[in-house]
Amino acid sequence: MPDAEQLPEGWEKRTSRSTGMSYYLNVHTKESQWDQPTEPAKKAGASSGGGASGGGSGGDAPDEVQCLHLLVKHKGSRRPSSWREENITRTKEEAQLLLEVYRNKIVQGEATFDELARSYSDCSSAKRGGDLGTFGRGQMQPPFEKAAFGLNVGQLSGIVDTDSGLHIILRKS
Ligand SMILES: O=C(CCc1ccccc1)N[C@H](Cc1nc2ccccc2[nH]1)C(=O)O
Repeated sequence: MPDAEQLPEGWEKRTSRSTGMSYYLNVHTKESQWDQPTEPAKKAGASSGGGASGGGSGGDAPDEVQCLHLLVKHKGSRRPSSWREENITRTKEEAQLLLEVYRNKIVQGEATFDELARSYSDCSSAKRGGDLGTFGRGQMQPPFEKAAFGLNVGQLSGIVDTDSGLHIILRKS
């Protein structure tokens, strides 16, 4: 039985300061995720075909992806306003806590991504369950692109920080 703390190469276990929850940090890309990793951490810029891949088709490196996202803006967001709230005043830390609650509900099967995005996402895509459609490289803000293209189909990201706010991303294809 492998040591419960033994993680695949490139991962470190951390504890969230705001919630005390454990999460996992990819030491190469500095991206984080709540789910315990079972595969070696992707290296920055490496195509996902380099190592064995979990749910993907043997390590896809797609030209385009289709994703849903749930955005929680904060007072430091590029445009601290949305269809939900004309003037968004929550702090970034409050946004992080909210998004952790939403993500846990999805992971626990207590709510669907679609339901929570429609109710709580601060992006206009909320009306479509957070569906951004299909996009290629160079179309989204770099942290969002890196996270989206680093996901396997069906995988849910950790919390992604862009100038727009904090996001979780679900890759659909
Ligand atoms: O830029 C948009 C529209 C995005 C969109 C793309 C495709 C279909 C539907 C919406 N909305 C921004 C918030 C926002 N910032 C983002 C950054 C990356 C991805 C999605 C994002 N959404 C805002 O409302 O401030």
